[in-house]
Amino acid sequence: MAQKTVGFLIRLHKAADTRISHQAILSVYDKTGLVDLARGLVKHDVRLVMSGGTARLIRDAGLPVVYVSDFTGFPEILGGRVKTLHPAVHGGILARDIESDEKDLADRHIEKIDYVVCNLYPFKVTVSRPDVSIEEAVEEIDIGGVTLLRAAAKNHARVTVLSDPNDYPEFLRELETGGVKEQSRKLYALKAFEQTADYDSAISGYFRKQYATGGVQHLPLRYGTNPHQKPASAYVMQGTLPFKVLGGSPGYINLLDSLNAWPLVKELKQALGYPAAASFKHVSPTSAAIGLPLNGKERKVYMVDDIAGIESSGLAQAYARARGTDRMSSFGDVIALSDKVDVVTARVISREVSDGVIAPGYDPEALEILKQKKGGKYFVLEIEESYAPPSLETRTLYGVQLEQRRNDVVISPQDTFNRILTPKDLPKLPDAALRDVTVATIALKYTQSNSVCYALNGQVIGLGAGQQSRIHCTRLAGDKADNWWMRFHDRAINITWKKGTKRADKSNAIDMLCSGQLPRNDVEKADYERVFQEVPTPFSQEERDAWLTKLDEVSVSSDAFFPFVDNVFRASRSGAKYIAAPTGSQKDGAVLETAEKLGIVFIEQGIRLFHH
Ligand SMILES: NC(=O)c1ncn([C@@H]2O[C@H](COP(=O)(O)O)[C@@H](O)[C@H]2O)c1NC=O
Repeated sequence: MAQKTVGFLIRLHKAADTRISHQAILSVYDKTGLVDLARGLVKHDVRLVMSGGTARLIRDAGLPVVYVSDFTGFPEILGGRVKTLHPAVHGGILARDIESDEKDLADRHIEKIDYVVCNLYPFKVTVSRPDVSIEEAVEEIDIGGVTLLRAAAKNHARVTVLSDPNDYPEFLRELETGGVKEQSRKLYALKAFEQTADYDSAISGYFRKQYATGGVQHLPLRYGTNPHQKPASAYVMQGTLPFKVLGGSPGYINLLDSLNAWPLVKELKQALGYPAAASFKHVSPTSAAIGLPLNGKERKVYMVDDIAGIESSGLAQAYARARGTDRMSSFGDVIALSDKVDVVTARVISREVSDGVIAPGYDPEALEILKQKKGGKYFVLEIEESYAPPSLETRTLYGVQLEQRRNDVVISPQDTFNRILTPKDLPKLPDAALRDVTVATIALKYTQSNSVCYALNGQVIGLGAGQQSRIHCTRLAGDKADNWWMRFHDRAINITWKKGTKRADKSNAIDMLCSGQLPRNDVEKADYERVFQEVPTPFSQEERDAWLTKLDEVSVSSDAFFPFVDNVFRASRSGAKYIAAPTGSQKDGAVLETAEKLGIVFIEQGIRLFHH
């Protein structure tokens, strides 16, 4: 019955105007430019089929109009929820110029549609109203329009789809000059696809916020990078977040740190087979380490000599190293741990000023210790150990989408450091050096560039991150390595503290003594000296130089090639004996020659590791 009606109506329209050569469906919310467009189409003998509101406007402008309900023989129903959703419309749009499609259309008396003009209910505007109800949002979900756009865009080989009023004038110009070109149809189709994709992501985004509560798929954050950057959230489009929040509520930067720190320790463990830890601040590691046993001196320098049972926990020793390398930078860190957190590790953490931790699991007692930190505000994330992120990553910067393959390169002691360029007769690196260049290089993979890293004893001892100039990275990392080494001097180890001096104040005072940043005036002096029972004698230049010459066997890695020989000179001053770096600089020859002269083994590490 309905089929007969459709055929009848179409024949009726054709009989009324035999000049009609093409048909257009128009159904627009935003009616800007519509009358001019309709006039242009009519001029080219295009019959205009329209939904109710669109038709009324065109009819009032004195142009001939076919209501979509007359075209389909089916009224708009459900208060407009169903208007254009009809086989006569979509058959007319989707039909190709092929025999079987022509036959289907002919059997059902359906005419082809050549132009689709449509824009959608303003869902985004509606849901941006603070007081919008879910019912109002639901009603604003355009169904028929999205279907029109999608169908027409799918069949762009034949159909022109206009989804943006700004395109009407150019479209009419093309009609005037012989018809719409194939390239234009493609670009209009692309625009329609982008619009429906954007529309759908706005809808899913709205409902994610409404329905995905409980932090499983969508985690609302207090704010973004800064307190005025609201709203903020973390989410995945499909499935669930790869971590559970067991305590506290992580902020935006906390998550940036956690989601960089976790793969670092996971990869360190995979590469070297030891428990691993990283201490992160502002999206770079302050240090990272594997859980090699600590000797007595190390325990003192890292302030864990009073932790009972530390020798039994590789994870605790890894974190003691990572936290202890640069205690100034790791103040308030985000911690990543490769293994289930035990009580000893939790005890080490419990005494430090820290923001939160990410690990694949927690012993119940360890979890209780951590959850009590910061008056219960310490964030504790449990990461799904087997989680593998998608290989493509996308971010939006200043409104522009950037997309790239994730840096999923595997750095392994077996495969990454085989090309020893100098000395030529060295067949392979000593095991300790291989271990340390691996630690340094994996750390760089998750450090903001440019970056250079010094490592020794399975731990990062100096990291220069986020410098525009490579030599500044090499100096910064070298100065940190020196400072780390000065802390092993007996004078620093044997400082006597005033009773009640806090750990952070001790770390500051040690840092000033070891880096030679001594007070310049009485006010500063009083502040510096207030923590000591007996003020330590500053290091003279000779003492400093003599002690630093004992820093040896250091491995250095760089996230890109060394453009000048100065980097090699600087690394050598801090005990570098092994350098791993990509080549490709005009100065490669000079860099290698310098390394050789200074007795440094240079390994070509062929993978550039910029990270941003
Ligand atoms: N339900 C339908 O079949 C349907 N077909 C087209 N629309 C939308 O209705 C609007 C135009 O309606 P009107 O012509 O009545 O002003 C357009 O935004 C169009 O995208 C529909 N509305 C919602 O889905």
